[in-house]
Amino acid sequence: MKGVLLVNLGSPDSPEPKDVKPYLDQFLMDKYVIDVPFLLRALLVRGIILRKRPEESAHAYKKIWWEEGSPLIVLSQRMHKKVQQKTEMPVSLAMRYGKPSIETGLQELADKGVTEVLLFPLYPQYAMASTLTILVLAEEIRKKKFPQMTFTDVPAFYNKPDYIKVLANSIKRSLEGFNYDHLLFSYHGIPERHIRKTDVTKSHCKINDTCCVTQSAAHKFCYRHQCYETTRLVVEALGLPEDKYSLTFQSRLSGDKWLEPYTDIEVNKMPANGIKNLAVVTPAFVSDCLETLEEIAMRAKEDFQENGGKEFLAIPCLNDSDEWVAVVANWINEWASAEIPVA
Ligand SMILES: C=CC1=C(C)c2cc3[nH]c(cc4nc(cc5[nH]c(cc1n2)c(C)c5CCC(=O)O)C(CCC(=O)O)=C4C)c(C)c3C=C
Ligand SMILES: [Fe+2]
Ligand SMILES: [Fe+2]
Repeated sequence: MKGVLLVNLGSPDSPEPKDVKPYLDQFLMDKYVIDVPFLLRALLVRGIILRKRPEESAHAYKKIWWEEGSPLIVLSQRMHKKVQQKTEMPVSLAMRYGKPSIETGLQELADKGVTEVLLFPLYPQYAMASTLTILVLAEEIRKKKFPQMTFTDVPAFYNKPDYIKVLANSIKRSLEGFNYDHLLFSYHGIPERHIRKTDVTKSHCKINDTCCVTQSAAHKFCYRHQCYETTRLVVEALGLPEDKYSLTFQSRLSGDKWLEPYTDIEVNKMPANGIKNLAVVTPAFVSDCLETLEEIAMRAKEDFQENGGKEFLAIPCLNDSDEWVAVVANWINEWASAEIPVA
């Protein structure tokens, strides 16, 4: 029997430092996130980052936490429930870090007799720190605990026409009645090194003005190219002029060189460059989370206004909107009936 495992990033159990610390430990000790040898990673994460960050992150989580729990988890659960209503197959929800784990999700499916699993990372753009780490961990668990199962992976959907249509429609609806000067596409950042590591050609990704817009086999796994493409396609769908939008990368951790330009730095400069009313969309996330609700809707807004900006609109993610749920359910049902991968 066929079934589906939707997988998102995950959140701590609560916004208290005692729960944020183990969550950050699991997250940052992932070799696909902080991709240095184990001893160096342990020194960096456990010796340096985890000394102060759990307190700071807990403070940020407290600002966005809902009565029902973490927004990312609650919104993923709502979306999961609606998707389940639109398909006959069992659909489970899991998180890469925290709960419910991927193992729990696979066990749920196994208990219902599922042997063919559609593994669905809930990330529009491919990155080793998001998509790949899910696929690798799921495969490890499958081999150890569920050898009878087979997996089909849902590839990054950054350019799929139905996804672009839903995203463009949702932006359009949010912008109604908002007299904006500029629309900023802010994507979660990653270290530049990750782009080079996932370059299958080992020579294409120069991280310059041309590589991501020059045809290459590298693009199947190039996060930067995929962010550019999502933006280009949405801009085309909305008919936005060149001077009305830009693309930046947010949420960097100190240390490495991360993808540029940086959201916070660009947002701070905008009011001086005549942008008084700003809308921000965050298409690397399908569910609102700490990075959209605190970093963008609170901190970026505050910084923008302190630097002379006026109106600031944080556009919600697709979350559990009916249009988005219909697209996800449709991809799942196509896979169920077609006998071929959805790629
Ligand atoms: C688009 C998907 C994501 C990628 C790629 C990604 C890379 C990445 N993230 C960190 C470090 C942190 N990210 C944190 C939160 C966070 N990250 C994503 C998504 C991607 N991360 C989401 C959806 C969230 C929000 C989770 C939530 O509970 O709402 C955090 C935790 C919060 C904090 O302390 O800031 C960290 C840390 C790295 C290092 C990285 C790539 C190398
Ligand atoms: Fe992150
Ligand atoms: Fe590239």
